[in-house]
Amino acid sequence: MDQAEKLRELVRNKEKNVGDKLQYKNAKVFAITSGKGGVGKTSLAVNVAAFLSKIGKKVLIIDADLGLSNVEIMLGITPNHTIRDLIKNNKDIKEVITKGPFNLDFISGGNGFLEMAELSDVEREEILIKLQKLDEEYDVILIDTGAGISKNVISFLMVADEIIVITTSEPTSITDAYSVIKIVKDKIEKPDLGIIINRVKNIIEYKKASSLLINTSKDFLEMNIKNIGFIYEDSCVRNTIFKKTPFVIYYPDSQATGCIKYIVEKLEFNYEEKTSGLITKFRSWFKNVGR
Ligand SMILES: Nc1ncnc2c1ncn2[C@@H]1O[C@H](COP(=O)(O)OP(=O)(O)OP(=O)(O)O)[C@@H](O)[C@H]1O
Repeated sequence: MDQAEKLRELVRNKEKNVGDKLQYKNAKVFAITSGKGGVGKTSLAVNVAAFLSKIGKKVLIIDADLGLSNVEIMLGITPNHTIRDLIKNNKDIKEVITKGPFNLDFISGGNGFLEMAELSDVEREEILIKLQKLDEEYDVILIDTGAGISKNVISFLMVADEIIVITTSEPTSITDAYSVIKIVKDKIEKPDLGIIINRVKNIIEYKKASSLLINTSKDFLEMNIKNIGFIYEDSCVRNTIFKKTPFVIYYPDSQATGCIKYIVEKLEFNYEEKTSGLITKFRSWFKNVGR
């Protein structure tokens, strides 16, 4: 079965226990998702991408928040094409890549098109199959999904090697993150899942949020969820929009940049040897955090 056929089967199959995960030969594919909107998915994607690019990796960001794309705003560039052109104008995937600043490539999800939020299964499948062509071109592909749960979001999660759920320390943001995790568990066989808590004011708040996340459900501890880290509440993050530059580049010594560096290490991207033993699963993490 070739890659496209395997992907078709995977995407069509909505039930657990059937699809094995798509294996990429080259690129490591991360999908960044959340329960609530506005919790920091795009800030994370753009800055992790910029950090990886700075250390010499070939990185692509896919803005899969279809119809509400923000990556171009953070990078201060107008894309010539968007994901919409893949399906509405039958463009090839390579034609819709925008060469951004800081050696970053991205694909815009387009802005202001309701039809992008209402794609048919066939259109969605077409996008995912076309994305396969990029496997050889990049070391890392970061997919910035929309918030919440929709068919669009689930499709992109299905083709990721690892799913990163980002939440703030707000209780409702945490319970929504947990709902997303539950749905992912339901739809995807043995997903690789990691959590990031964003906009943390101090370590005490981080520990409280972690405990709440773990206490949200008894079966949480049974899940193999990686604690990837946290990001401080930091005005540098907001300034990304005004400076049109990722904060890891504009503010290399900021607290938030330190957090991104740590997160990149935890993502194990070509850091396997350096970080082996560092990866914390929630179970052991919880012991340290305490109830
Ligand atoms: N750690 C942080 N400190 C300060 N501000 C932050 C932090 N993280 C995100 N923000 C701010 O929160 C807002 C939303 O962030 P962002 O656009 O990255 O979220 P999102 O999850 O991608 O949103 P959407 O769901 O709308 O796509 C932005 O103004 C951003 O600057």
